[in-house]
Amino acid sequence: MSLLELPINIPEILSPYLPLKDDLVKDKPFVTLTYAQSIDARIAAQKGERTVISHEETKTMTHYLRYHHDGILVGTGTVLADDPGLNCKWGKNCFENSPKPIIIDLKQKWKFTGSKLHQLYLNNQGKNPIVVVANEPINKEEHVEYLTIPTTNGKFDWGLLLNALKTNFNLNSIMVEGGAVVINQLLTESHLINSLIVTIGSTYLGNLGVQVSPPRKVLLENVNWWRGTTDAVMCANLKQLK
Ligand SMILES: NC(=O)C1=CN([C@@H]2O[C@H](COP(=O)(O)OP(=O)(O)OC[C@H]3O[C@@H](n4cnc5c(N)ncnc54)[C@H](O)[C@@H]3O)[C@@H](O)[C@H]2O)C=CC1
Ligand SMILES: Nc1nc(O)c(N)c(N[C@@H]2O[C@H](COP(=O)(O)O)[C@@H](O)[C@H]2O)n1
Repeated sequence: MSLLELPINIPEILSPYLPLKDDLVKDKPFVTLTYAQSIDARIAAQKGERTVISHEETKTMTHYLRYHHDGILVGTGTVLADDPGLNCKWGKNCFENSPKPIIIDLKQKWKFTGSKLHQLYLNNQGKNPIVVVANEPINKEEHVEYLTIPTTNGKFDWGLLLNALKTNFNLNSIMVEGGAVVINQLLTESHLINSLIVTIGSTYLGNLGVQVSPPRKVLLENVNWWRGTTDAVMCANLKQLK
């Protein structure tokens, strides 16, 4: 399905929150946290359920953001629930400008073969993924690039991962789309996050929904809002802890 036109004032609102050429010289990628939530801070109606929250015009904004980033990162929960495309359908040479999918799948639960990502890659409409794993896989899937990350008690260091994505794969900007486990962790790593762009849909999803709520208070600064037909978009920076 084709996208709606990008609302005319979106580029101007988003511009201070997008990666710049200067970021090329830093030792970590520019990282944008971005997702769509209901008024009650749910990103899905229940665990494992793909849920439409955004209006079509803010969906176009998501593809505009994809156009401006080198990589797009999601957790296993998201790929298993949504079977997402993660490609870019907005802009000139959009498929070539699609971000590189990065899947956090430490225990290798997800299969590229047969997925929507696979189909898009075979049709030259999206890139092949990097799968982040805890151990070198015994059976490697064709066209998948693996990044093995050291873990302690099943956890890894986000700074180390981002640095490896920049150094090993030349990804200078990464948008993180979800899901809740990934977002809740990264909201508390303010030193790693450059921008936060949240779409708020005019709906409640209820208390069975998958919630974005970090384990502690997170302060925002340089806040700006865009208002659309049914959604609002909040752009901000995370206040750095002293
Ligand atoms: N509305 C929106 O914008 C979005 C909604 N979603 C929704 O979110 C739901 C999925 O969210 P979640 O279940 O929270 O899954 P998730 O996508 O955050 O993945 C969580 C899993 O990723 C792995 N993982 C992530 N960080 C890790 C770490 N630091 N160490 C070890 N393993 C780690 C673990 O296996 C963990 O269980 C789906 O229903 C999906 O539809 C997902 C993305 C965006
Ligand atoms: N912007 C936005 N609005 C919603 O309502 C959503 N549910 C999501 N979900 C994210 O988009 C991914 C699906 O991408 P494709 O359209 O398949 O390329 C999904 O996995 C979530 O990351 N986003």
